[in-house]
Amino acid sequence: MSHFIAIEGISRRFGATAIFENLWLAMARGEFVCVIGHSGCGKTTILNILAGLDAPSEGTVIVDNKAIDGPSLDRAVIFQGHSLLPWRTVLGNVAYAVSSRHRGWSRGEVNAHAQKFIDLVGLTGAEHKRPSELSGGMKQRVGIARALSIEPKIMLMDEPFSALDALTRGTLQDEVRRICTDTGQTVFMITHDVDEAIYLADKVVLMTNGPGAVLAEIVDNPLPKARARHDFHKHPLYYAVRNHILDFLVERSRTFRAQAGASYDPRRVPHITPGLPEPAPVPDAVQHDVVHRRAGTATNHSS
Ligand SMILES: Nc1ncnc2c1ncn2[C@@H]1O[C@H](COP(=O)(O)OP(=O)(O)OP(=O)(O)O)[C@@H](O)[C@H]1O
Repeated sequence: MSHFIAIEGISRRFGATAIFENLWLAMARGEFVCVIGHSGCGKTTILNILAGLDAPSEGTVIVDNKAIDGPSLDRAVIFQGHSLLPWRTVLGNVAYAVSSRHRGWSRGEVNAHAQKFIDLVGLTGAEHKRPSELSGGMKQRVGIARALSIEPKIMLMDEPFSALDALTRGTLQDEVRRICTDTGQTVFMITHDVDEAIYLADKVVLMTNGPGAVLAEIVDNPLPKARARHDFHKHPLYYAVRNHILDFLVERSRTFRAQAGASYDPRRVPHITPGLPEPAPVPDAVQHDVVHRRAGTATNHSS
């Protein structure tokens, strides 16, 4: 089965130090994946490789059946800082991105398209303001509108909400979730916020500590796709998922490699659904494919 995004055996070394090694990860089109791991394990480096801004020391990344060999408008990046052009208005910033995507469009066509995405992120009325006149949350909305306006195949987000106050963060999470769900956007997002990951992600990828970081587990989020901020924490499996991720961050991100030992296969990272009851006994023939874990059930898949 071919995947929309296939990270195939990538490593990244700086000098003699391997930040991470032999990472394999597959993502389906329309999937929202969050990556969690301690500072320095290489999350931003992976995102930069997906963006085409950095290259792996080994391995390759395939997107839509094509190996990444540099930046592309098919992959939009939203950083923590908004990096807007300060001399341009909101409309000017978004229109600049639109015109780089659609070089043949008239100014009217470009502005109409840009306006659609300004409206989508709730900035109607602020089109003619410059970045210095905007709050942090509004600037981040412009960054999101700009990224969405080029209609990328993938959105890459590096802690996009971490610099915002809690209220603005919640509102923007809601909007990004709504937009990505409605448009079937494929998203790869880095976060340090466990609740944010559980609220937004279909899958949460857990990375061990660097250097020499690896992908330890993929947590399949058991919460329904149609979840709401006000009650997602009341889902019966919410605490199992949350505790599993926290337990990983506190303890297992450090010890995982030594404990997993030779049984760790980077090409078959275990999928975990914390809190699900133990499965029925598995016939011997497929027993090797199933791993039982304390916090739930882990099944080895290649995706
Ligand atoms: N250009 C570079 N030259 C040397 N070392 C680098 C370079 N870029 C990143 N590193 C190192 O690689 C490691 C991983 O960095 P990276 O920013 O990818 O981690 P991260 O998991 O995103 O961290 P954080 O959560 O703090 O953002 C760090 O130790 C960093 O110092």
